[in-house]
Amino acid sequence: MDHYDLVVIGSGPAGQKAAIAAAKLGKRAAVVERRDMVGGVCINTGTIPSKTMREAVLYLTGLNQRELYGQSYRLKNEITVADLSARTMHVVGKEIDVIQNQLSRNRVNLILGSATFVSPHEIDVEGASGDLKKVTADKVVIAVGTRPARPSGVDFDGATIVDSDQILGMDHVPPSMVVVGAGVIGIEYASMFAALGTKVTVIEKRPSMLDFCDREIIEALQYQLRERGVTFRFGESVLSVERHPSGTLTVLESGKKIPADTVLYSAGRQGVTDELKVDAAGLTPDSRGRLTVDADCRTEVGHIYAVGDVIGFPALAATSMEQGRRAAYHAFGEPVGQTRAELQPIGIYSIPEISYVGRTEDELTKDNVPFEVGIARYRELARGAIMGDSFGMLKLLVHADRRTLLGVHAFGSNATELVHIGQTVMGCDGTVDYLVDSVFNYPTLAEGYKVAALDAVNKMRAIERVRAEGHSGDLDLDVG
Ligand SMILES: Cc1cc2nc3c(=O)[nH]c(=O)nc-3n(C[C@H](O)[C@H](O)[C@H](O)COP(=O)(O)OP(=O)(O)OC[C@H]3O[C@@H](n4cnc5c(N)ncnc54)[C@H](O)[C@@H]3O)c2cc1C
Ligand SMILES: NC(=O)c1ccc[n+]([C@@H]2O[C@H](COP(=O)([O-])OP(=O)(O)OC[C@H]3O[C@@H](n4cnc5c(N)ncnc54)[C@H](O)[C@@H]3O)[C@@H](O)[C@H]2O)c1
Repeated sequence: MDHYDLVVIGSGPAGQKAAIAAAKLGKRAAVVERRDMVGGVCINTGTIPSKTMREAVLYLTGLNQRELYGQSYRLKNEITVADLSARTMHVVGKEIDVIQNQLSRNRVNLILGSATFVSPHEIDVEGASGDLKKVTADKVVIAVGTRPARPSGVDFDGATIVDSDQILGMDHVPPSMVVVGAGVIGIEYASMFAALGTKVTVIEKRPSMLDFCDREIIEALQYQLRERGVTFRFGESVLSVERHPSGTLTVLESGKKIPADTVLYSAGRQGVTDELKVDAAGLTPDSRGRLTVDADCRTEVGHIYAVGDVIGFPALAATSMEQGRRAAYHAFGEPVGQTRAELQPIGIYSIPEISYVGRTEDELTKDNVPFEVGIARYRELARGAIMGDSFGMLKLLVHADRRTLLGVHAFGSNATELVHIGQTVMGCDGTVDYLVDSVFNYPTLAEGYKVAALDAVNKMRAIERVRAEGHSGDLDLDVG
């Protein structure tokens, strides 16, 4: 039986960073992974393949060049699954290699097999051929992630009715597709398939989509997707999905039936704690397989931590990595700085992409926080014209009295990169005046920060002027 300072279960972003952080502190660490490949959902079926496919779609369809070269511009007319998967496999292979190398050069032991708890400090690892290895550890980090939620009434076959783990294995680009669930996964794939020319219908039981984002930006995204032939059915729930020889029929509770070649079911994910026998460690997952942790990612069993998607919101690769690092530092008494949850950025790789940090207009209004809005439209930025992006925008929400940034919302090319300038200014409690007085490279999209800041400041000055004129008017009246 091997003994470790730390055993991490799961080699996704959360597990990798926990193990490497422990190794950097001089601890003996191991990662248990049940797949034959490291990297988790992030590298193998989720983030990296979907983001690489998106790049391939944008490149091959020539979508982002059409403003410049005409609406018929395409790099390739018949785009096949092979065209898309070639790039995906290349990037996934490279990323797996990077992770394996990082683990081995940090002397993290990779144990392939499925982990189950025997007791709070003891773990069995069953290899693919049934061989059993026993390990013990002073500290344990659970980073087992999630799998797509699969309702019992839907017969997933991996070809015509698929979840987000299966979609990359489809053998053709379907002419039509129903996407169930307008969450981040549903909207990202709806964007990609619509760009490929698939006729997409999105079904969402809520009255709107992505309602945590800025409303104006979601309206702009919906407009762009409708322009590409996407139909939205909000406030509709799926009753069943039927598979027929000539295609699928998605039956809604309202009685509507929607025919399509393929159905993508992307209606949430479920923690994979069931096979881990967490009860043997003294833990109880919730109904969606998730574990509860404190601010240091510690479960109710003191030496066991849980990180990444298995602890629920926000369930991002970005946050998972940070939780892994923090858990390992906490486990071995290493000081770790404060996280500022309000500075957590969100990036949605729809086409066009969305990103934001901080608060939305609706949230600020609800809380009676006085704010001003400054907007820069890409069509008025030289870089926007050069890139052929006329619809993008950058929106700053500025505190009306303190002049600090309360939120940054970006839509269009490079939005997910651009947001980090605003995040940094917010992190340093910078004001809109800092942006007004800064000089940005020209021509860049970053220049949008200055344009939007000037817009906000001009509006604030207009209010001041009305106020000042109002006062002098009052004075006149008094004197008279
Ligand atoms: C389609 C899609 C797109 C996404 N896009 C983005 C994005 O653009 N940006 C972003 O930040 N996030 C994105 N995400 C979310 C991101 O992928 C996850 O937040 C991240 O992968 C979670 O990391 P994790 O380490 O918690 O778990 P995972 O990546 O799920 O890894 C868990 C690992 O644990 C292993 N495991 C499970 N049980 C056991 C066991 N009993 N024994 C041994 N090993 C076990 C699994 O095999 C797996 O390898 C996306 C997700 C999906 C599905
Ligand atoms: N860019 C990114 O950061 C990124 C990309 C993809 C995924 N992710 C992560 O993956 C996680 C899972 O994403 P998701 O989109 O699967 O889940 P989700 O829970 O965010 O969205 C699922 C949507 O499906 C709807 N829905 C559920 N059942 C339905 C039904 N029967 N009929 C119609 N609609 C139904 C829900 O109302 C919800 O809006 C998210 O938490 C997200 O953080 C992140």
